[in-house]
Amino acid sequence: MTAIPTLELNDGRPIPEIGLGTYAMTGPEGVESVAAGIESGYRLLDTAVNYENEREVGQAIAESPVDRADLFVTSKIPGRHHGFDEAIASTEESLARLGLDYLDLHLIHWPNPSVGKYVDTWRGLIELRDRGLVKSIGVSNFTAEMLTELIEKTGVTPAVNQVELHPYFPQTALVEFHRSIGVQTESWSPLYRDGGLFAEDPITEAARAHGVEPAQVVLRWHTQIGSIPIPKSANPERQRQNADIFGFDLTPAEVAAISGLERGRMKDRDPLSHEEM
Ligand SMILES: NC(=O)C1=CN([C@@H]2O[C@H](COP(=O)(O)OP(=O)(O)OC[C@H]3O[C@@H](n4cnc5c(N)ncnc54)[C@H](OP(=O)(O)O)[C@@H]3O)[C@@H](O)[C@H]2O)C=CC1
Ligand SMILES: O=C(O)C(=O)[C@@H](O)[C@H](O)C(=O)CO
Repeated sequence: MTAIPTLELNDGRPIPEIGLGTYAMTGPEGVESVAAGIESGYRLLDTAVNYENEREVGQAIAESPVDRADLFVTSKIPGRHHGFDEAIASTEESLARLGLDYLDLHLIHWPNPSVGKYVDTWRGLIELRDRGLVKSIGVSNFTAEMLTELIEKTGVTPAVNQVELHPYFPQTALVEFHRSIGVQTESWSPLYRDGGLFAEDPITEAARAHGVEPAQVVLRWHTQIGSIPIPKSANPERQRQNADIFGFDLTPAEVAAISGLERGRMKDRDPLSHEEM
């Protein structure tokens, strides 16, 4: 397998170009799946308070032969912890569950605009970065307008915006906006949760042309459009396959054909109306 390269965030820190999603990896099997992911070469691990698996992720890290300093651990502040003080308390609790003294990246999980506290929460993240408890700070499910508001009100640009992104919902305008202001895009549900994407012609044709699996084509597409995918797999063989995407390049025509599959979100999770606590 080719090693996973890194990109540079707007705060100068490196971030791996692909990470391991951990949604639904819980219990002893969850620990095993995360451990297998680290063994397969993943260094970026994506968890969240709401996945209820920060302890499992922390246990896999503690038992891993890989140095903590070589890992890139992301977690997320849930909606019920929005607010300046609440964000700080939430992060201290995440660190305790993970058994870590810092997070590499911490995100506001959903903006929950009707609550009206994402700017205060962002100020909490800035404070956490100043205190060294979080190295890089970012957001998830934010619109261009919400990003602009954070920057105008605090002067601090998020390092990352993690959003729903896959060939059915390529978010071309948002990715371009991120690029123009120095925000790194991350793709959640990058494989559309194995919901039929792998049988699409532009994907099967590119897989045949490059001698790789459809999932590898999809993940390489993410990196070539400038986004970091965080595929979830609990299966060691698929974990290895998903990370092994840097030994081939899609042609510009293949990238365009895959982006042409656009049809919309997986479910109705428009962050202007969908809120999670
Ligand atoms: N910020 C946010 O609001 C959100 C963040 N996320 C993050 O993004 C991560 C990834 O998204 P997720 O929703 O889990 O969905 P993904 O698009 O990563 O798909 C995961 C599904 O695809 C299957 N799969 C993985 N690899 C392959 C493969 N090579 N071939 C066939 N099937 C495969 C997995 O099964 P198996 O495990 O059996 O391999 C699983 O069923 C999450 O785990 C979470 O960390 C997700 C949703 C929202
Ligand atoms: O996985 C995440 O990070 C989420 O935010 C999920 O709750 C996601 O929105 C979902 O799967 C809801 O059904």
